[in-house]
Amino acid sequence: MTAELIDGKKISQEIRKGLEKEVAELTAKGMKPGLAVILVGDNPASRTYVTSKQKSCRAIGMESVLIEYPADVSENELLNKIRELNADDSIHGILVQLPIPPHISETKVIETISPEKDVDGFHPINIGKMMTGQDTFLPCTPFGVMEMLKYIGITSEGKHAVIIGRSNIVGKPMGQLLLNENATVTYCHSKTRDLKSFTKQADILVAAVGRAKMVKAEHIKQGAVVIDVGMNKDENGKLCGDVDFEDVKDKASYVTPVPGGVGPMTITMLLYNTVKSAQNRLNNRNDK
Ligand SMILES: Nc1nc(=O)c2c([nH]1)NC[C@@H]1CN(c3ccc(C(=O)N[C@@H](CCC(=O)O)C(=O)O)cc3)C=[N+]21
Repeated sequence: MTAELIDGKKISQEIRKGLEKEVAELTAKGMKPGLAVILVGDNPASRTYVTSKQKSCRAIGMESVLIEYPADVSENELLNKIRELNADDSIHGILVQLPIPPHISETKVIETISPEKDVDGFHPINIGKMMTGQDTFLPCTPFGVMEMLKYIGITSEGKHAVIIGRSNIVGKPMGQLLLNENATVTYCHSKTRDLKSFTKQADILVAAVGRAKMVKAEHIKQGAVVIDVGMNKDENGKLCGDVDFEDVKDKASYVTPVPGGVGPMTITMLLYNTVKSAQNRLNNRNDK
């Protein structure tokens, strides 16, 4: 069997087309969706991602503001900027590009962003809502993965989903969203013994560890759906995922490529959340 590709670019395009219409409608009602991105320091990879987020916003008619600080900006200055953006009616989404320098508390930054503008879905209030199945902003990467599964018609109910990785922004919420869709979920991580014994049981395997090409054919079950969240550099400095694509492609039923898989979906769901935030704001205004 040769696996089918899950084309994140194509799925993204379709979703973004729908969003573009919503943006036009919101703009006509005086509620043009606006995203503020804060970049601290000059990590080249972060800059690339941020530029790509801005371009994607503008391509569908949204407003996008970039706020840059040198790496030695004080925590207070950053938090005050976030408070200012919380109060700014033209801004519906606030994203502080991670990682941030170690002298600034990531927890404080995330908790200072108003939950209504937390389009990353990282605020504890929004995480709590996600856990209890309430409507909220879902973290963009796992949300994008769920949309990819939906697009190819893969249901999660009763399936065994195995996640490799337990980060707060990808692994943990990924498992929660799959659980919300009635999958049986197993989390694996760096302390897991006999990783393969778990991954081989997966109907849906999500790799989110950050180790280049670590998932091989021997890790997966015949016909598994393999989702690659990794963004690594291979030995030649080329972008590659956590999955050894060439190795698994004849054993999996579906596999996501890197690039062109989960990455573009992450940005698409960020746009989605920002549009949703502007819509929420409009609804609140009309309720008053
Ligand atoms: N507050 C915050 N929110 C984030 O969502 C966030 C963050 N911080 N920090 C960094 C990570 C990383 N991330 C990516 C998004 C899209 C691609 C993406 O579009 N990748 C392209 C390739 C890009 C390339 O060629 O380098 C692809 O997979 O096809 C990658 C990585 C969002 N992140």
